[in-house]
Amino acid sequence: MKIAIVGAGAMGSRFGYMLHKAGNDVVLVDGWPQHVENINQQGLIVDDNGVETVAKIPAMFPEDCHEVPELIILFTKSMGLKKMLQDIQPMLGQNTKVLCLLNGLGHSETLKEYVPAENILMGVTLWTAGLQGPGHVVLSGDGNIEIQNVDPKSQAAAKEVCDVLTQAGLKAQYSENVIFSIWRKACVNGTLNSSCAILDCNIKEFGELSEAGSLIRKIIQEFAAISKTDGVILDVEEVAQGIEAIYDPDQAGAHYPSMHQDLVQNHRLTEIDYINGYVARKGQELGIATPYNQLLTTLVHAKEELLIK
Ligand SMILES: NC(=O)C1=CN([C@@H]2O[C@H](COP(=O)(O)OP(=O)(O)OC[C@H]3O[C@@H](n4cnc5c(N)ncnc54)[C@H](OP(=O)(O)O)[C@@H]3O)[C@@H](O)[C@H]2O)C=CC1
Ligand SMILES: CC(C)(CO)C(=O)C(=O)O
Repeated sequence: MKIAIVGAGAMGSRFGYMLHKAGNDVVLVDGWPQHVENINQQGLIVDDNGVETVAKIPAMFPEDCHEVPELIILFTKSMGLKKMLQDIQPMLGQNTKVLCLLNGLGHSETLKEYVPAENILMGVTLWTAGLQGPGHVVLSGDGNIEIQNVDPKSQAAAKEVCDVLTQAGLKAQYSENVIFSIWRKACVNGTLNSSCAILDCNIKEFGELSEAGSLIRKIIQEFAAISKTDGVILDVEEVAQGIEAIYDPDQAGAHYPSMHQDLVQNHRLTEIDYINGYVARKGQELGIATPYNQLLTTLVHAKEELLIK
């Protein structure tokens, strides 16, 4: 399949590499000059669970990419999604499917402004990745993907995309209720990403804290109160136990969540306003108390102020 990975940072590089290795025609589209230059000059360097390989995948800036792929996989950061969708308009053919796998809440509304509903596929992933530097991605652990079409007419297309991803080892499943999955994944990020970024630890270290169990349940309760107003019923205990299962280093335990990578490792702005900040904002609008999410949002913004000069 002809696939453009749009936003080819850590996760985009993982997906691009695995899809390229499986024989798909992949291009990496990104706005970071040093990253694009390194990939084109030396190839994408991949540390694949301790084994280093080099993948020769073309990389381009959004404004230079005019070919129309069959599938676009979006992996920008939440803050960059709108601008990227504006920049890639020439790549959107009549039948180009656009799959959004970003963490966070509210993205399908943004996509609908730029992509016809019948071409939008929404999803979530538990794969992880990190960048060692521009053009150098580090892969570890296991993962999976859930995908669903926004328009009921496009179910066959969503299932075809699941097959292509699964053939590349990315373990994609068709979801009958992706909005539920997006909320459930937002709970993973709302507990682990902000906490690990504030505490400067990885997922396993966080899970070993004596207060971890009680803290994640308090945060999830607030997510559940807001998701209910969106028609999504979350079982707090089920979600909490799902999060506790990924403390295992064979799952995501050794991983520093993407918010830790952004803030602590790279001194970059975070996606907090699309995760805990989204819940805190909706809580304020709807008159629902969300003190834990409000505090986490405030602390992450405070740490942004301290670390980003
Ligand atoms: N990393 C992970 O393990 C996981 C991440 N996710 C989600 O996937 C999405 C993409 O995340 P992720 O791949 O981690 O994002 P990255 O930060 O690795 O890449 C996103 C974009 O940020 C820019 N960028 C990244 N690092 C630098 C840098 N040092 N200097 C300049 N620009 C940089 C690049 O584009 P540009 O310059 O154009 O902004 C890049 O495309 C997010 O929504 C994230 O929450 C989901 C599951 C796991
Ligand atoms: C791996 C995981 C689930 C950690 O919260 C993630 O989505 C991230 O790093 O952003």
